[in-house]
Amino acid sequence: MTTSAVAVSKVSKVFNPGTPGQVDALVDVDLTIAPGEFVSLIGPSGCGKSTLLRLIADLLEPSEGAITINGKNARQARLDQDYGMAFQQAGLFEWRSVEKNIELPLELKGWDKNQRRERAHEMLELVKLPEFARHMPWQLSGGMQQRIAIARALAASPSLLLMDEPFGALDEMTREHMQAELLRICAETQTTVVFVTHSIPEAVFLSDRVVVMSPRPGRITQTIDVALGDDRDEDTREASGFYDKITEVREALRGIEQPVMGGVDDR
Ligand SMILES: Nc1ncnc2c1ncn2[C@@H]1O[C@H](COP(=O)(O)OP(=O)(O)OP(=O)(O)O)[C@@H](O)[C@H]1O
Repeated sequence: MTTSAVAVSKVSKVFNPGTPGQVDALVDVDLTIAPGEFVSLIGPSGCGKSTLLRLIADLLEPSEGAITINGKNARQARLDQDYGMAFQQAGLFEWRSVEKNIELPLELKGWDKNQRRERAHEMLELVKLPEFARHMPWQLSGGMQQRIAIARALAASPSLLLMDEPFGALDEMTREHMQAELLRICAETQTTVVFVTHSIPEAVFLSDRVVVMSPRPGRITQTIDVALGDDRDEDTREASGFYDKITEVREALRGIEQPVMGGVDDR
């Protein structure tokens, strides 16, 4: 039997337990992700998407339940740097050149200088920005910075990539381009991805499975298999199968109580 890439078992998360500020952020969440699978988490603001991602990354501890990454507990997986992370803000270090940003996780792993440089250049080829190695982050557009952040997240060849709205700050055209790039990179590297988004079309375009969550308390209400095929391209966005899946996800989200501020959009 193949070990799952991520196994979340009966996980609950309560913030500030026993105080007036108690928040039942997640209740009884079960989620198993196979190696190489691309899974998106979608749901209204406050339903616990980021909390679930942070629990998987061992940035938070579950109140109940257990999480394993490649069969290890989440703490060990973090120590072993089994995953890379990318967020809405690219989060590059302004005082480090592009190549030095990409080298950072390799430095932490103790790679020597030549190996690091060689790997950084391979990653720059992968994200199609080889000529920008010596540039500083502020000399790059938002989309280019985001590609560098993905290159950095993937530099140490983690088998798992955790992404929290990584394209949320990008314009629509750049965003669609980045989605296609991410799919290409993940296919080439066989990376498993857990991806948080507010966008239904983004979730449908990228994912093998879309996990729909509801707030108060946060739980998984439905999981939708997408399977648009490995040959997805820009034409896929105009195919009827794409619209059918968007409708399916939208209907799964319908009936979930929407907070006044924020929520899921159709972008
Ligand atoms: N450190 C914390 N302390 C207290 N409450 C928290 C903390 N982090 C998150 N929460 C609460 O937990 C709930 C889930 O938050 P979370 O950020 O996971 O939601 P989300 O689905 O990612 O939301 P959004 O889509 O708006 O980013 C919210 O009610 C939030 O206020």
